[in-house]
Amino acid sequence: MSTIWQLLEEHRAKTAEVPILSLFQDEGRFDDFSAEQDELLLDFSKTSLDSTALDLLVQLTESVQLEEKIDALFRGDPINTTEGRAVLHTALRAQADTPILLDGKDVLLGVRDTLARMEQFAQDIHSGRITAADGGSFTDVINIGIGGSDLGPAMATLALAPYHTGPRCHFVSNVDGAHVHDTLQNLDPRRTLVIIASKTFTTIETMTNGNTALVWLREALGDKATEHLTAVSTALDKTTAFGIAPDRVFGFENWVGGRYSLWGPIGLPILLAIGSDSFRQFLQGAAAMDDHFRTAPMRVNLPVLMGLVGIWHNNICGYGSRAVLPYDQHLQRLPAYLQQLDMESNGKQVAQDGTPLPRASGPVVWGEPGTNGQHAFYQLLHQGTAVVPAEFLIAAEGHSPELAHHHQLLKANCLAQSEALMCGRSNAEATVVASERGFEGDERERMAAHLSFPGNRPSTTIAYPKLTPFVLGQIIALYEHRVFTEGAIWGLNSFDQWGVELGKELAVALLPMVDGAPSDGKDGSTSGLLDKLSQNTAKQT
Ligand SMILES: O=P(O)(O)OC[C@H]1O[C@H](O)[C@H](O)[C@@H](O)[C@@H]1O
Repeated sequence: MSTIWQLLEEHRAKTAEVPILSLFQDEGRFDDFSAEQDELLLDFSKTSLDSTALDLLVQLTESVQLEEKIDALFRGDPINTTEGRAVLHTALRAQADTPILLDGKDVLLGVRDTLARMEQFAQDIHSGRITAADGGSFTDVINIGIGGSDLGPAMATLALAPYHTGPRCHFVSNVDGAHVHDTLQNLDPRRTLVIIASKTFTTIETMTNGNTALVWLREALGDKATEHLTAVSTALDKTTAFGIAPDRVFGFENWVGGRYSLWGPIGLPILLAIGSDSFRQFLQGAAAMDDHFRTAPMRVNLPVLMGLVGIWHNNICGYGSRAVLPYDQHLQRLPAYLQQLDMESNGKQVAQDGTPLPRASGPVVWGEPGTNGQHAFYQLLHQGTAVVPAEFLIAAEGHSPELAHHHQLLKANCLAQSEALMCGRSNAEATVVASERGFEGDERERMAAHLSFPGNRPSTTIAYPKLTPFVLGQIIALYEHRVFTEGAIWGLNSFDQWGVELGKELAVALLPMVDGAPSDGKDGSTSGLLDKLSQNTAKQT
């Protein structure tokens, strides 16, 4: 164990009982334990981090050469070492013309060319230059994809609803036929454009849903069905084999990881929904965060600080999950998106060199928008036996001026929750509350135990003026680089996902057994369930 880890643990042991609230005796705490970048403020003053802990954590970044690792990321070094690839999603949003060389070629040339084609395509759909097969306009778009080819575009398209100028976008991901069925039944194939989005163009869910959508288009349009198809992929041979015209295919390179891909062609539904100007602002927001991540000193670097808070909570305090709580209905899919970004990136058990990790890696990430979550799981956040660091997001202003009173309530609730988590309610205060509610004697003591809150529960808050395309770009890039920071400190590869392979292989092997083939060699539970599920099918038919 390196000395810095030991020092952090010793410091935690000494300070674990110090109430977070007492740290505010230092009047400069809010300024010292918050940082800003353009439109974003990150407040981490409601955590147990003090300046000693923060100094040690900054030393940790030096000991793992975080700065060098950040440079290697942006330079395009093959840091995804199990797949032998560079990781260059940042090139998809780069604003400067400084070449980014990979194998001697500037990747920006291809990136800009594809972006221009995407923009032209979106403009042509908006203006009606590209029409549906019958000469009418496309009013609806279905994006068929899963994982990184669904969560990012679905989350961002929803997040930017106030900026929509284009066709309505729908997202189909699940192989459960209910998803494609329920989506198609409300749409008119003559007015619908289908995007098949898959980096590999082999993902079974996407190919199955894509084929179902093609049948649906063919029933209405016959041979002209393919005029309603578009593909986004790195596998251009496979999109051609599917029957999609090359001018309707938007390609990208394998140095863009699936869960980092919404900045390029996988973001086509976002671009179709919000148009070029807003999409460019979205990219600019992310690029601004990239510049900040590359250049800002660690002590004021937002993604680094968020990563360090994460390390402190996970490895030093032993909190094994974190809750993402956007007080922003437009960010309702952010927790699901972050589950893939964070857990698929850092849910690893070995270091880059294959040796077991010496300490916990990625925590469980979950969440729901506020205020909804307050009426569901916040009970556990406030009084449960597990401590879950909470990550709040809140805008100063909403998008409906006529409903400003809603937004004031939203802000008050967000601030009330982080305050309640930190301050709690002592037994003495709870006893007063119990008295006020008419309880006396032993009953008052018993009720006080139920009415008291331990407090001292940490949270961070990301505050921004308004959820604009630029701000959304900043927020997503902030989380991407936070994941990078944590992964770099743990020494793992944040860019592969071998853990999803086994289930896929077993599903392929199980399909014939689901269809009735003998389940020889399967464990007792699996064959028992196969048996039960086939009996249930038989009863219904
Ligand atoms: O875009 P695709 O190749 O269809 O992949 C879709 C998703 O499926 C895979 O199983 C991976 O776990 C994800 O990282 C990926 O985003």
